[in-house]
Amino acid sequence: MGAQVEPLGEKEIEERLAELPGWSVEDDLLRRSYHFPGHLPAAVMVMHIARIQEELDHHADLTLGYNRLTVAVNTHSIGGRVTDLDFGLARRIEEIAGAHGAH
Ligand SMILES: C[C@H](O)[C@H](O)[C@H]1CNC2=NC(N)=NC(=O)C2=N1
Repeated sequence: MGAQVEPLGEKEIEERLAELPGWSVEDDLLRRSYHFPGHLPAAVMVMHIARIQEELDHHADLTLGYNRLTVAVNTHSIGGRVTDLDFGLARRIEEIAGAHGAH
């Protein structure tokens, strides 16, 4: 059960974060907050992320506020560490963010 993935080391995490402005790793969670022009665009992006998550079989914690959405993810199957699965999801989310008015 679960993906055979390894936790990333500090240097590997730094290399990957350098390609993902706005994202950070803290307490073994890869995270970013997005801001939106209003509530509905933020909520629509939640649904779009949900579709991507089902496609990848990898799921973040999504916290929806009024005009803010926070994404936080690590890999449960190896005990909650940051892996390439998390960065893969983050890159996919970045690809769609602009189209939802997120910044
Ligand atoms: C059975 C299913 O593949 C696993 O439970 C998947 C689902 N989504 C997941 N999401 C995350 N973030 N970590 C996981 O280990 C994980 N495992």
